[in-house]
Amino acid sequence: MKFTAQTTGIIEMTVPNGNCVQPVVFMKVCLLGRLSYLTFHVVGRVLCQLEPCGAVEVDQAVKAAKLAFGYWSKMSGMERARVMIEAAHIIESNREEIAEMEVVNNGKSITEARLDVDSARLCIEYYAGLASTLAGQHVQLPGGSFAYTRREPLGICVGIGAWNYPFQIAAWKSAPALACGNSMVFKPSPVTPVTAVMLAEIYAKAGVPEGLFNVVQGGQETGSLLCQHPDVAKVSFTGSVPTGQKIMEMASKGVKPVTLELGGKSPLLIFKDSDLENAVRGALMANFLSQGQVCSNGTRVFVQKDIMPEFVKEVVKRTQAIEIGDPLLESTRMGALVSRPHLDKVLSFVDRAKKEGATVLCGGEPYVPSDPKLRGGYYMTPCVLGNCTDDMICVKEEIFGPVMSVLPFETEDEVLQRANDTSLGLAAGVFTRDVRRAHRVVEHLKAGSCFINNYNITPVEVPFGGFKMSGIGRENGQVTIEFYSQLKTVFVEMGDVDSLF
Ligand SMILES: NC(=O)c1ccc[n+]([C@@H]2O[C@H](COP(=O)([O-])OP(=O)(O)OC[C@H]3O[C@@H](n4cnc5c(N)ncnc54)[C@H](O)[C@@H]3O)[C@@H](O)[C@H]2O)c1
Ligand SMILES: C[N+](C)(C)CCCC=O
Repeated sequence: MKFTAQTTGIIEMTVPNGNCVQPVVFMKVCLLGRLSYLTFHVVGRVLCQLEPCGAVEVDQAVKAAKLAFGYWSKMSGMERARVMIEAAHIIESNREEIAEMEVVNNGKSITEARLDVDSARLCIEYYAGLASTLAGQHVQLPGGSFAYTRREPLGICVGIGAWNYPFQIAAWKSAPALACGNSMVFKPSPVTPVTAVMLAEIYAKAGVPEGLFNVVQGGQETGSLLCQHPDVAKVSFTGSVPTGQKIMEMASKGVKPVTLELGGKSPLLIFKDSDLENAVRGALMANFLSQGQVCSNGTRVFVQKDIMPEFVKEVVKRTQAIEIGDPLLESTRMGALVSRPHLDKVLSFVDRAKKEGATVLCGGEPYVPSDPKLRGGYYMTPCVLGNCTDDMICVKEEIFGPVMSVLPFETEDEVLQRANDTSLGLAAGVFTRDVRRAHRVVEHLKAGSCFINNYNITPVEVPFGGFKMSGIGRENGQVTIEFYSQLKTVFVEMGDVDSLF
């Protein structure tokens, strides 16, 4: 199977055999299949049709992962690290090809897709570095007896991904899982099925045992089959809150641990003493990456009243200057949204905001690029909404599109109370020059990932994840090792058994 992205934006896909099932990658590609899954967001055309994996394929993938786990879990951390580093090298040398395919897969700009590929590579490198450091503890007990702990893998882990960062999510889940000695069956979103398969091919080429990282294609039925499979030890999920709740429920039947990376409606607090230039840049980073389809986006931008006019003027000017269009072009900063229904949903949020009294300061319209080949794509102009109040739908619900709501505030106490008034708690940000205020505010913000004087940066060395309904567990950082391994305690008696009987 070969996908070719051409710079013209036209995609040619060749599948040598109509229905190709590879031994490691359980990806069924059928040009005349039952489900139309893969759409080229840039031009709005269906690229190919994929058949979802059913119980048979899911079972095949789990069996392959079980076999591979037998080999992989017995290798030393150093040996696993060597293979993972090789995978990272392969990603590095194929950066452009993977990034171009991510553009086709998702619709985001090539500039951002490259950064996603880098983040995936760095994550694999980081966990390769940690693989050889996994160790237990030795505890001295009375009479020369002792105990030790072993950090062991969980077994077969399932990864289920969302469509906004397809390659990066597959790497963020598989890297810590593999470093700890687990195997993984990964299901990408049916909307963006391609680049997880590339990652599987890269791991295979790097030398992981056959079946260590498998990709199964499909939607919620395939996902449910994975979560309910008795041989699966853990589920790591990225996606919406309602699906996360279902996954937790399914996993609870087998008392399986879950990692849940869910949605957000994050606040960004801009105080009057901020460096305005940086605050404006931060607000754009908090809202318009990946066409606004980012879980951690700071979509509720609270601005201290005194600086509201200048902030709004500058933010609108910069938003209007964002270049929209062919995401394969170097100059493009905003590509296409992921699907027609999603674009319609985002636009309907803007309509409802207008009806509720918000003012559209810019954008919020469908965008038709001048290039005729892009006319069917799912583009819109990035939007800034003014005159917003906390009770509006656009301020309360996750829009998952390029729509920023700007809200005025007066005092620190007031804005903290309003910022925390949500059932979600993925991220939050504060812009101020007052270092004491910055740390005081962050201490009170109820969110898992907080930013001071920046927004939406996620170095792989630091944990990422949510408070409240935004999730459970963390991705990235050292702590994630704990979410992909378990401790075994071994007691060693050096004397006689002191029996009570
Ligand atoms: N916190 C994070 O790190 C993070 C990152 C990216 C996206 N997200 C969130 O993801 C959402 C957008 O992504 P989406 O639309 O793909 O989410 P979604 O919940 O619709 O789907 C996510 C994945 O779950 C699968 N799925 C759906 N129903 C399932 C079921 N019953 N059992 C098992 N699997 C099932 C889907 O096929 C897909 O692979 C947003 O809410 C966004 O905030 C969170
Ligand atoms: C790398 N970003 C932009 C912070 C995205 C993290 C994943 C959430 O959607």
